[in-house]
Amino acid sequence: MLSSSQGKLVRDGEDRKPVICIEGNIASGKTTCLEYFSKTSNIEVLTEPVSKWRNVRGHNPLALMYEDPARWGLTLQTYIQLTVLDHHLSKIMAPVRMMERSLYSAKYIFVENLYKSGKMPEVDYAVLSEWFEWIISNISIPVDLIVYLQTSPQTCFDRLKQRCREEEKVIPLEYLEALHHLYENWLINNTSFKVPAPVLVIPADHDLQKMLHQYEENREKIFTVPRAP
Ligand SMILES: Nc1ncnc2c1ncn2[C@@H]1O[C@H](COP(=O)(O)OP(=O)(O)O)[C@@H](O)[C@H]1O
Ligand SMILES: Nc1ccn([C@H]2C[C@H](O)[C@@H](COP(=O)(O)O)O2)c(=O)n1
Repeated sequence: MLSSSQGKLVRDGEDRKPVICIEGNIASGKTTCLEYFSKTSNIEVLTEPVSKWRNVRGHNPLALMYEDPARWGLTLQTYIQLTVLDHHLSKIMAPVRMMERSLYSAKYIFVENLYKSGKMPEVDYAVLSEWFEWIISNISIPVDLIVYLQTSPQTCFDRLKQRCREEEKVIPLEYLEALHHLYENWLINNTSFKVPAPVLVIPADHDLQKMLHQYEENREKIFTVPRAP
């Protein structure tokens, strides 16, 4: 249930708890990172609902989008916007929530990339943008910290091949490069869109053992994040 506070809809219920979003390119290691922290007590982890994006009432909008982005980009991104909004608004069951990506990166990275690369018609981009603007103007979507797993596109390309998700076999390196530049301009160079929370950058090209070590080193910084007002 939503109620109104200071002109915005907010989720009813318990006190605001810290929300940490893990951001990064496709196959940068977000799920692996969340899996690691999920073993910590008092933390709730929400991974992206990719299984929903691969099966909505028997349809696979993720596969359709990769097959024909101009036709299906709007369909996929509309559904992603809905499912991610649902995550943001769901009741937080532990003292801290960590979640994979956010409503913000869905728009600022993926929708933007489809449009800028000429694969999304202007009218589809306009409709998604209107939806996004309405949501962030009218609903409180609190994020207290963004953890950015910073990788090279080549690392993601190698990991993507290793993960071997059927729909993603068609992804070329150039696609990951375009997403990388959008992420860097948003979270590092601050030259594109407003960043909704402080950013902690973790270099993420390293092997798994070194990554787990870095997660431990950053644990304190991550979990003592002050709540945004
Ligand atoms: N540091 C790492 N070194 C090598 N492979 C990794 C590392 N982190 C994750 N992987 C592997 O790379 C693939 C993508 O990782 P994943 O966590 O699913 O990425 P994301 O959730 O960001 O898409 C998986 O096969 C995973 O096992
Ligand atoms: N707004 C989004 C979010 C994700 N995707 C795609 C990219 C991947 O193929 C897949 C899952 O991403 P991952 O968690 O592996 O980084 O969903 C998209 O197209 N739009």
